[in-house]
Amino acid sequence: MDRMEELGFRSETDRQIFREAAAPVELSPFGLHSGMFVPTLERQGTPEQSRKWVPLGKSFKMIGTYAQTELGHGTFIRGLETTATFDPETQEFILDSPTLSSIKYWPGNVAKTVNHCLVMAQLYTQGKCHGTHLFLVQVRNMEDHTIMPGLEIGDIGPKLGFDGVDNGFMRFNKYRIPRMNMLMRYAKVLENGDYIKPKNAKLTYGAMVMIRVFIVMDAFKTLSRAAVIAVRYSAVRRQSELRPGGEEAQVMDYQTQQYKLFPLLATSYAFLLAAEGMSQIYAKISSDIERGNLEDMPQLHALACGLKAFCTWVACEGIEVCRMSCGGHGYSHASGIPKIYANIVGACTYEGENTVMMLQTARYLSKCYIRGQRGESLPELIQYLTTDLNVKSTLGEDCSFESLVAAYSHRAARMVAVACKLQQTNKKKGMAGHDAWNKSTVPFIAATKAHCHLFIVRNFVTILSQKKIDPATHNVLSQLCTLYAVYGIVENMGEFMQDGYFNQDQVSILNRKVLALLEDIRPNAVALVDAFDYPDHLLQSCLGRYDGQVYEALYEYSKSSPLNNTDIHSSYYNYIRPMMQKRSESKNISAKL
Ligand SMILES: CCCCCCCCCC/C=C\C/C=C/C(=O)SCCNC(=O)CCNC(=O)[C@H](O)C(C)(C)COP(=O)(O)OP(=O)(O)OC[C@H]1O[C@@H](n2cnc3c(N)ncnc32)[C@H](O)[C@@H]1OP(=O)(O)O
Ligand SMILES: Cc1cc2nc3c(=O)[nH]c(=O)nc-3n(C[C@H](O)[C@H](O)[C@H](O)COP(=O)(O)OP(=O)(O)OC[C@H]3O[C@@H](n4cnc5c(N)ncnc54)[C@H](O)[C@@H]3O)c2cc1C
Repeated sequence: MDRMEELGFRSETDRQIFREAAAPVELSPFGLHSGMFVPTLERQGTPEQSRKWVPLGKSFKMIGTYAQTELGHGTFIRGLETTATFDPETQEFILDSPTLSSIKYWPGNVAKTVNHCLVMAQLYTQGKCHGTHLFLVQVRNMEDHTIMPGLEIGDIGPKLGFDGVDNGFMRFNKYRIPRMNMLMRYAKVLENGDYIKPKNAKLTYGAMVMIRVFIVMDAFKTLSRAAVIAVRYSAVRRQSELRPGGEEAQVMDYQTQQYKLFPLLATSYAFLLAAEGMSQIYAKISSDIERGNLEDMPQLHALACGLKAFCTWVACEGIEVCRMSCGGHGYSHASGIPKIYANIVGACTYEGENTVMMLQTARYLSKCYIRGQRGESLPELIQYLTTDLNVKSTLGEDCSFESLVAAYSHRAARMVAVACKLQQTNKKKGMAGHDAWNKSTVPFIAATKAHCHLFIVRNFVTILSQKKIDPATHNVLSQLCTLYAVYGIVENMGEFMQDGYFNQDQVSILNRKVLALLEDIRPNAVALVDAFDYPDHLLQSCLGRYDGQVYEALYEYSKSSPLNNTDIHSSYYNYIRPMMQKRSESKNISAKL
């Protein structure tokens, strides 16, 4: 903290980048404190509550996390069972875990690190339930860090990754907190127990929207780091003869290796720009919301859900491709890639399980489609839904940005229409609304992925057409943008061709273009990963070192393995030697027989 003050880091983004650089391999045990707990106090507390608690949080006098998920519920927030019952006699809320399934389970850093939590609980006052609300709860003694009486707290045990985060469980037994510990910016409970409801019940969910926006940037960071490691290693690694009798080739010169890695390099750039675009949209709409203008809240929620799900799914798949493209050494922790994967793959689940998040976006698209069919105006990002689906592609050899964006718009508009028509057909067959929805959710997921893909392609093209970039850089970035878009079409050709949007010649053009772009990008591939400027300390990779001294680094890494601390391991004396002695004795016995 003091070091960040000395360095003058004021913005939370800069502080987060510094924290990651300081602790690159394991996630910080304070990530949730800084990324979720403090910002939620700022955004969901009254001005008085913020003035009181935010300085304590920012100075780490109070260390907190966000405790919402329970053993029995994570996705379905309205189904959470923890209760907060107002007691007007004592002006307190009584927090309780009434059932086994109501035990808070998963909250990060709750096991051993934090002394406070923001707890999501069902609010009861005057005998009535008003739904889930957030409460600031002290969970450990500020003097000796012991667990407060009335609480049971512990660690949930080993996980796939996230080893730097002590995810825990927490059980309340009639635990009392002051009335003023309910975050009351939007909803209130008065001294007499009267409940003042918020303008929109989902304002309480604002912290999740904010983190989903951050996670889009995390998807970029993790995929780009894996791409840096894999591309640099592919430049160093020589294997097999490309030309019979010639020297062993750089594996980066195999077309298959380029087809694995260069689209992921292009995706990394696309996701960086998408994360920046998403952050700008979030900043604008969240400030409108804080001023009481909730008009664009559904659009923000839908975009944040969709991009969080789309980008984490693609990033995790891409990181695995990067790992496998490094052969055996990719499977070693020496590569740094397994840790990258293990720490980000949870993002497909936390802050909203990806399928559920995609369905939130799908629900929004379904409503917009109906509005579009009625001729109502639509937000700019959704206006493509009224695209004339009878139009065919004008794509030519140049694969222009305009023709590519038109293709993605057509694909998304067509797929949303297909899903919506299935939903409407289900209703006409007499299905209840929720069944008609559920029986069309598979095509809605596909349509929503197409919607997110369009956002990312269009955003990339827009930035290249608007930003002043020197010609040489613009040329290389245009190659990456074209590769990202053309590769996405080639890999999903069925969705683009289903209604004959492309003709056979155009399909051939696209298949030729994606291979030609690999050759165009090959000379700049290493420079394009170096441009991310990740220091070796951050990558923690023997394969992705800037100096390319891979084998020296692997040898040193291996020698440092703890198993090498002794020549003969104790397992020889405890198990191997007794087993061998027993075998030889039994052999002597059989020989005598
Ligand atoms: C620079 C600093 C960087 C710091 C980075 C730090 C990063 C730290 C790393 C984080 C790592 C781990 C932390 C993890 C934390 C967690 O996981 S916290 C728990 C997260 N849990 C969830 O996300 C639960 C997901 N479930 C939900 O969001 C909702 O329950 C769901 C939306 C799925 C459904 O809710 P329902 O109440 O059933 O709502 P529904 O009927 O579907 O919709 C009703 C209506 O409400 C609208 N809606 C729903 N949610 C929101 C929202 N958040 N905002 C706005 N509107 C919302 C929905 O669209 C519907 O609207 P409609 O008009 O009726 O269609
Ligand atoms: C690494 C990690 C860190 C976490 N940190 C925190 C934390 O700090 N604080 C916190 O409160 N929580 C935390 N969580 C919990 C996390 O928020 C939940 O796990 C997440 O919200 C998913 O909810 P769930 O576990 O109930 O999954 P479920 O919703 O039970 O998912 C199971 C399956 O059901 C499907 N499903 C569920 N609902 C629907 C639906 N309506 N339609 C279609 N399919 C559906 C899902 O798609 C999924 O395939 C963390 C989780 C992880 C993995």
